[in-house]
Amino acid sequence: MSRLVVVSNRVALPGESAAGGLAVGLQAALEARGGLWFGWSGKTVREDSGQLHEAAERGIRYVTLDLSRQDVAAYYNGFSNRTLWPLLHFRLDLVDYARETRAGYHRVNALFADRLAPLLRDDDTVWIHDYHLIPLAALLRERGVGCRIGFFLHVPMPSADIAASLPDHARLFGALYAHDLLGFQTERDAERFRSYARLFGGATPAGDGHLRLPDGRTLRVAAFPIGIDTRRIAEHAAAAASKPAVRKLQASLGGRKLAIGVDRLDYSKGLPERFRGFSRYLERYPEDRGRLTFLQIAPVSRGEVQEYRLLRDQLEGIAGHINGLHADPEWTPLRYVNRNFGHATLTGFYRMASIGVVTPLRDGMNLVAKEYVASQDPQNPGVLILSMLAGAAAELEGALLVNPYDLDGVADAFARAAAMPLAERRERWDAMMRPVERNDIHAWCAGFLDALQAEPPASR
Ligand SMILES: O=P(O)(O)OC[C@H]1O[C@H](O[C@H]2O[C@H](CO)[C@@H](O)[C@H](O)[C@H]2O)[C@H](O)[C@@H](O)[C@@H]1O
Ligand SMILES: O=c1ccn([C@@H]2O[C@H](COP(=O)(O)OP(=O)(O)O)[C@@H](O)[C@H]2O)c(=O)[nH]1
Repeated sequence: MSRLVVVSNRVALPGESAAGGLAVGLQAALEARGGLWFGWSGKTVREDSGQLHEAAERGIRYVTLDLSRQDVAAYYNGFSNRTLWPLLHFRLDLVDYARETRAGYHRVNALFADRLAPLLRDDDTVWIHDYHLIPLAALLRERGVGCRIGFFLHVPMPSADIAASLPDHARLFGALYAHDLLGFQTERDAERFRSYARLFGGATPAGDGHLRLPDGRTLRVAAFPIGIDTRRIAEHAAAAASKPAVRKLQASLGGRKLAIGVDRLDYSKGLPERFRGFSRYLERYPEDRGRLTFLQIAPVSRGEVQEYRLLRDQLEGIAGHINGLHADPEWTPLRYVNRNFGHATLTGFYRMASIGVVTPLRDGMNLVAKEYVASQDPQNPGVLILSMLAGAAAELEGALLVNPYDLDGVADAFARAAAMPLAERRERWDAMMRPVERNDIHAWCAGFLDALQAEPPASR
């Protein structure tokens, strides 16, 4: 078996908690198979970028590189999170078109290529992840790297016209052609890429999801929906009831039902709309008032980016307003917490919650939805309210699917979930748990890597 080399911006280093689905997923995948994980150290240094660090644990060798303040500003906070992130989440209104950050993004990708190329062997399998590193494979090829390279996009692929609104889009997305396999979260994302490549990238369909590229090569484009470590999450959840944080939360509810949301504090997650949908539920179903507490966990994310800071201010205002409007002296309807929790605790919270609320405006997959399902007590499962605009909706048909912009629809879903009889809850949960068990993180990893191995190596 060839050595696996995973490359991603975010690396879950030993001893650090891995918030964010990419790091959570890759950690589980690499723990099972072993290999090299290469990426940003997460450190911002004063001097030049590029200093490498090494660590090893449980069969994983970690090689990470530091980035200078200027490079982090341009590559991560700038082009990745103020240009590509909104573009890929269908938010043209938030896209920053600054040229300087684009140059920084290409500079850092070239640095990744310079540092990674000497570590690679001819028979390695390289798997590059996400929008931070779109040009990397092409830069590795320029440096003589000939081994198989696959790419997986964790976020949505927008429609062709949205993608084409980015200046220099053909250079950026055309760089993806340097891979041997392109993976997306859902078939709809994969199809939107094929459509972009046909309309703007000089490619033609070559059957069975393949594209014929302008240079005559064929490239497979396919969906590989990411999963979770289902067994481990279910075990954590079953054992979590005795954890002090879980016991304290249970005691604090005073016999009321719990609804839970867990999201990075990100505008793609639809938190203002969710809070307003909850408020609409309390207005339209006054008989439910005082019977349910909604806990929203939202650790601060990308706090140096202006749009994220504004969102934080906005949410504090909305949360205060909702509680001011609906709270009683002995009941606070909305608890809003900016702390990060480990999975050992989080799974206990999920299991205690009668309702899981996952209503992003757009999401590549959303692992929280799958973790909520895997954490339930099979004898008495909760109900998942899920946005039809999350990648997870393609698999979790047993959820109450909602349009996250439709506040009345979200309000109705809260009411329906709170009143749902046990038989229907079990039926819906069974239908969701089957794909969550079948398409777990190990199946995702094996599925992508087998498909990459099956592609004939590109003749270069
Ligand atoms: O690394 P950060 O900037 O702190 O952000 C965390 C991660 O957010 C995004 O996660 C995506 O990947 C998940 C797993 O496939 C998926 O379920 C979710 O829908 C996506 O939003 C981002 O794509 C990652 O690169 C970040 O590490
Ligand atoms: O306090 C928290 C909040 C989130 N997460 C984890 O972060 C990941 C979020 O992944 P998801 O795919 O839902 O969204 P992303 O943040 O990657 O966009 C999930 O595994 C969560 O359990 C966590 O460990 N602690």
